[in-house]
Amino acid sequence: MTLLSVKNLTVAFFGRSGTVNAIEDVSLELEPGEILGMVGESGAGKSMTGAAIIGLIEPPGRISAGEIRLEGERIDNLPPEAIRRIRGRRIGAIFQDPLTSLNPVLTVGEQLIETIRTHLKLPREAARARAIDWLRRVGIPAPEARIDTYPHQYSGGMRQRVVIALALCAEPRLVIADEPTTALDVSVQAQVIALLRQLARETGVAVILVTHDMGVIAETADRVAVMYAGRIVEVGPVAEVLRAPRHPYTSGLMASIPRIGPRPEVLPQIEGAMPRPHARPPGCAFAPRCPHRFVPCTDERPELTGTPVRSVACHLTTEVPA
Ligand SMILES: Nc1ncnc2c1ncn2[C@@H]1O[C@H](COP(=O)(O)OP(=O)(O)OP(=O)(O)O)[C@@H](O)[C@H]1O
Repeated sequence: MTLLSVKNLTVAFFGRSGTVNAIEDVSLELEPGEILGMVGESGAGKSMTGAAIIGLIEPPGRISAGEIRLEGERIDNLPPEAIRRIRGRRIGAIFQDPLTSLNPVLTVGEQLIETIRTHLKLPREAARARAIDWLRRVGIPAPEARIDTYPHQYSGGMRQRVVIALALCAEPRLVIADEPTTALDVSVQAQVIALLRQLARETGVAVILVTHDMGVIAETADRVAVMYAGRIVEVGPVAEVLRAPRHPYTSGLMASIPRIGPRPEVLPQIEGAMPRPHARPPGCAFAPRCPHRFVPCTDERPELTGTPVRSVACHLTTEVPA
């Protein structure tokens, strides 16, 4: 069974100066154990999509259209208590800054043990043994001793490993990892990403990996969803999208990945800027920046067409330019 199904999801913010849609008409599917990368520039709607799935949209924002199903069950319209139970137990979260996920006044062990006991109903001793085991799995040295220390006694990279243990210890089916390595030193980023990928494979958890770094997606994800101005513009298996991107925005993103070569390259840039939510044009939001735009692009919004595995929202793929 499809693990996660998001259909036509719109998140709106209601303000004094009107309503803006942070994300619009977002649809995606995720199979058990799959790693889906979500990429796009700042403000594209990646975090908002993740937050909606995990039930973290708060007023003045709300889900104004669409639905989210986890293992077939609707989770977008549940009461707060029910969504809190799902969070942690069935969907884990890893955010950019480990300090927002960890409580500074509790030891790492207390936090892991509490999560394990709450969600898996294990007695204290068994929960402690499991917590030590998780610290070992995420690469914390001497976990029997470190379990009784506080988050501030860990380095940034080690703290993010603890956050990964915390997200996985209740054995969720899905983890939302939102820029999990952005706050870390470059030297430890690759290690933390490699750990996440390894644990995802070992535990069979599915992951939505939100990042603006196409290089991280290329190394980690099975499929990639490219977002632009609140919408998904292309979805596909990573190797395929890297080799043959079909949306001109994706092509621009791919061209911006630095490559290791004998000579430093000048990175091709996509000219212009992504429109703000209140200033999106009526047709394709990428049209003003698109080198290939033709007649329908400025007035008609292209629909995402294809299959849940491979699809694209671009008139070029459905109509031949005159
Ligand atoms: N409280 C809010 N009120 C109104 N609009 C908001 C609010 N929070 C976010 N938005 C809008 O929602 C859109 C999506 O933001 P989101 O944070 O999901 O983007 P992102 O792709 O994750 O970017 P980043 O990489 O910078 O985190 C943005 O256009 C942003 O301006």
